[in-house]
Amino acid sequence: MSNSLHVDLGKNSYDIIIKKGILKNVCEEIKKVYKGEKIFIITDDIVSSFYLDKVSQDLKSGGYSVDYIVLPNGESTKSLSSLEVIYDALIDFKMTRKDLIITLGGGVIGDLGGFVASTFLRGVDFIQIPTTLLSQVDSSVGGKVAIDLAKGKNLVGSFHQPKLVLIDPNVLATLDDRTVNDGFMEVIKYGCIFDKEFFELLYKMHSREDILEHIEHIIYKSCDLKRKVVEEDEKDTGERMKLNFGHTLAHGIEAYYNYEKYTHGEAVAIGMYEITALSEKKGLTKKGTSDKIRDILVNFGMDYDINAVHNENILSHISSDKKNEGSILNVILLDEIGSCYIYKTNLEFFKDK
Ligand SMILES: NC(=O)c1ccc[n+]([C@@H]2O[C@H](COP(=O)([O-])OP(=O)(O)OC[C@H]3O[C@@H](n4cnc5c(N)ncnc54)[C@H](O)[C@@H]3O)[C@@H](O)[C@H]2O)c1
Ligand SMILES: O=C(O)C(=O)C[C@@H](O)[C@H](O)[C@H](O)COP(=O)(O)O
Ligand SMILES: [Zn+2]
Repeated sequence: MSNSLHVDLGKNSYDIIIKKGILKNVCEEIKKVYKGEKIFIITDDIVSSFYLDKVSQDLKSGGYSVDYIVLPNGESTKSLSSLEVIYDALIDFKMTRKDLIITLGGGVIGDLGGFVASTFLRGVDFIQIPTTLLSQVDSSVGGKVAIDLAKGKNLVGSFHQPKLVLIDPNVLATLDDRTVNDGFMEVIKYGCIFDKEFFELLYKMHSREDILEHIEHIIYKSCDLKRKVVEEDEKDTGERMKLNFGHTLAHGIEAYYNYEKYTHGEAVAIGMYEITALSEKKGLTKKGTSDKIRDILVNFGMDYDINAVHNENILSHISSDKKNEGSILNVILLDEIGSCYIYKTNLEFFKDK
């Protein structure tokens, strides 16, 4: 079974192809969108051990000249220091604006490699081959590319849409349970903000096996929900902010714990629960909504309440939230499961509990 979506962004439009086994055959799809000669693959040390040979051999047998860089896995690779290493390797490869970058990995590699593609030689094309659940349902779509600074998450970045997204659900077989569950948190986010029926389906899931049983539907539905909002607001000035539900706190949580204790999805889980519990208390969300979120997080062994809303160090990160407009905070709140809105407020929102 193969599913495709088209992200309609004028000259920045592209396809998302979701197909089990497509990793063995990426060259055929890439030939349709890239007519050049050289391809540079950016990946990490875990992903490369499973998939780099397959992808690079396939591309070489299709006639491309291929080189690659293998970076250490983990969030700390999404950094300024990685940029210089990659730019150097691209210069050694004699990369030109007509050549192509492929990001083969999770959200760290996609965000970092996408940022490299958006800046090197003032911009080259890139293709995303996401290999984690999180990157297949979220980060490979929409063109937000970035690196972290010690002072905060994704603080340097741009919008650079990929030319193609190739999703092979089979590669999730090699992910550990923690990383599958982590990605599932962004899936739950879509249900919370846009689709009650989807949330109810997810609510019945209790394990990795349940997720994998429905994997093609989960990926397709998530990418489709994201596609719609990205088409409406590519540059994140309005509707797209809704995809940031849970992230106002999550980015502070990740940075506060030095990107070590909680992964992105785990921090988003806490952020979604705590903001909803708070807004419920303030009468801004239907009663019982945070309980529903908590139930599903508990099923997947997530921490859901670390009192982030009372932690001044975590809250201090809110000043660099990209949804801010001067002193006005745009916080994403749920009316109820399946429906959300942008609430304009200020830091007092968190202080006045
Ligand atoms: N750009 C966006 O719209 C967007 C959206 C959501 C998240 N993000 C970003 O994505 C990042 C998190 O991405 P992630 O959760 O994919 O983390 P990740 O890229 O760090 O991957 C998690 C771990 O899984 C390993 N891995 C990847 N694919 C594998 C596979 N198929 N088999 C075995 N191991 C595999 C990696 O080596 C890594 O150790 C964060 O930096 C977050 O900010 C960006
Ligand atoms: O694509 C978006 O827009 C999102 O907000 C998706 C988020 O899941 C993702 O974590 C994103 O990287 C957050 O972006 P930021 O602008 O808050 O840094
Ligand atoms: Zn996210």
